[in-house]
Amino acid sequence: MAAMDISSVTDLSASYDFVVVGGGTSGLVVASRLTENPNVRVLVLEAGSNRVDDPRIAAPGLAASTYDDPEFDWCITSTPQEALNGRCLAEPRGRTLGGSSAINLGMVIYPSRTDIDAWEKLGSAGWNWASLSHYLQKSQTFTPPSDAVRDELSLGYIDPAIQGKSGPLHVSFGDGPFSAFNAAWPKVFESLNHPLTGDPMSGEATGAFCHPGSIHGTKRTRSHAGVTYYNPEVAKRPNLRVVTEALVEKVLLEKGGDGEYQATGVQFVGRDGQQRTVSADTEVILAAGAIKTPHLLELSGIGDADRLKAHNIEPLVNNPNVGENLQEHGFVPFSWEAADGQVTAEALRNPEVAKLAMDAWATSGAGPLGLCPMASAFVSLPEETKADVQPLIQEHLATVPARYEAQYQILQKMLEDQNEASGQYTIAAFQVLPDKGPSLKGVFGMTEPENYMSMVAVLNRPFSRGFVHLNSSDPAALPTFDPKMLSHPLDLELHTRHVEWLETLATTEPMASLLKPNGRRLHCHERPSGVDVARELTRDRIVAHYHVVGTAAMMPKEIGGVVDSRLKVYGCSKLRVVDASIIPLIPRGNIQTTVYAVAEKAADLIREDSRV
Ligand SMILES: Cc1cc2nc3c(=O)[nH]c(=O)nc-3n(C[C@H](O)[C@H](O)[C@H](O)COP(=O)(O)OP(=O)(O)OC[C@H]3O[C@@H](n4cnc5c(N)ncnc54)[C@H](O)[C@@H]3O)c2cc1C
Repeated sequence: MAAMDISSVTDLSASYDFVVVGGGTSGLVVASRLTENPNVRVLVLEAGSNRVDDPRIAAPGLAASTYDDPEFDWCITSTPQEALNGRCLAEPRGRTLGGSSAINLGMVIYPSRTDIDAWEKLGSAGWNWASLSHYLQKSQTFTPPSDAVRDELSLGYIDPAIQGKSGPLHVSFGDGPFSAFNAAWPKVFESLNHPLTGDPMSGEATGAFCHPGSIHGTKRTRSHAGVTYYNPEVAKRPNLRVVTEALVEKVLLEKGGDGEYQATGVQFVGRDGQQRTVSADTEVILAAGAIKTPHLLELSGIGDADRLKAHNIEPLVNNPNVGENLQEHGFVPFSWEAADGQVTAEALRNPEVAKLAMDAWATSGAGPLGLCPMASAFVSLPEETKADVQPLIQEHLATVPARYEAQYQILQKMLEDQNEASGQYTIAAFQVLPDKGPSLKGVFGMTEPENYMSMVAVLNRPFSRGFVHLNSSDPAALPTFDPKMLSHPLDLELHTRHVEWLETLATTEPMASLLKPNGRRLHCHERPSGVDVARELTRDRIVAHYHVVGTAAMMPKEIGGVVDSRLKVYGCSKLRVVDASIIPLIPRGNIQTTVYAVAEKAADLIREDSRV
């Protein structure tokens, strides 16, 4: 069944109270919350189409089939990365109703308290754990696992008191089948003296855990902004209009009586190819994501004046911070051949098995396609590397660029805090092939004939800072995306130490018995040994983790900010940013829960400020 076509631009009003740019994760949260008040009129303009009923979106297990497909993905690739021997990285971004929440891998992971408290330390009063954890809960409804699943996956850690009870986003585990790798995962870390210390949703736990997915508890369909915050009831609201296939080209700015620019509306091109404008009486709200939001600011005349002039765009608000401070996690995957008899996702390469799985999901939500098959762990640097790493920290942080000083001080403290995990490990029962990239069709293409189990190592809080900037004045052209992955020498060293530990995880029981004795390794023919080999593997295999943040950062302007603590753009009134761009420092782990919480808080700030 095709999803409702909401691309028509007929009967649009000339003005709305709020115009939201981007019908993705954050945009739909804000639009939905604002229109709870029937007197507030909101228009959402989304560049992608409405495909919420397409199984590639609705079936959680089919997410990877949307990557590098322009019907779902902006298909952004980085510039060649110097620290990665010139390799480029794919950076998928949802281009569809629901945005990246409609194509993500569905992992539900939480930041640490310290991660969020750091935002307040960087100058944004009120942005701390105490405040944001309320919104983490408000955004979701948690379905507890059955007793059998609780036992199988060691889920005794779940603290029912802190789970979301009535929010739009559904979070659940499902009934399986789960791979033996997932069940083994927490036990491996216990064997290595890294037991889980609490419920990760408390913001304090470290250790390994099987985590839930953003999946409906009984239907086993993807729970994402396009079907939760914009559910059929919300879609019926007469005061909310969502238009898909509408590419916003720029925000319209006018000089007010006080000499300051203000946003008055946007210019966009609808499905019919016609360019139109629409006015925003109260505010324009940017929710186009951490790559397209700074791009739109620049196209609108807000950014580094020289850069804008070079592209024949009149600079209206000079702020060189726009598009800078880009942070992204990278993950380094190792893949081992699975022992005979272990079931991995490669089973789905058999068309008959794939059909059975699809039928099971479509009829009752059963089977592997309705699950989030990953599990994660948060740990600090392995004890034995500490003596080696401490002098590197001193060396590489001895001199720091002034604009990053405040951030780096916080990061250094977190690095030295035993309770703050510097690394994340994640397990996935399928092969990951960075050498077949940058296209994710190659990376996740499962072209090696055997069955594999992969573990990936992530550096939670990188020091490298990249950028995204316009490439031309053509709004349809993609911006230049340069994450400068591993460009800070400390990142390479820290990440390498976490990567070195992957083989330890693979050879620890009960994991070791699930891997084929003398089976193939896709990362290296033989067990890699030594820090030099691990360093080269880190450079050669790292891929983006799809968590771009920081490009319109919420910080004082003097230290790199683009928006203030009310999320208002510096130098321009009636314009706010509510998406992942505002996150000044990337938190640990996967970030969708944080993005939902940021947008929930943003909606409350907007309501307070505009008294609606
Ligand atoms: C492939 C992938 C896998 C991920 N996996 C996970 C995971 O497992 N767990 C997790 O926690 N996080 C995950 N994430 C991260 C998380 O999903 C994102 O960080 C989050 O959804 C970003 O939300 P956002 O509102 O900032 O942007 P988005 O959700 O991307 O929304 C931006 C919207 O704006 C629209 N837009 C952009 N430009 C324009 C324009 N000019 N005009 C009109 N509309 C426009 C876009 O089409 C899009 O719909 C993943 C992300 C991706 C891409």
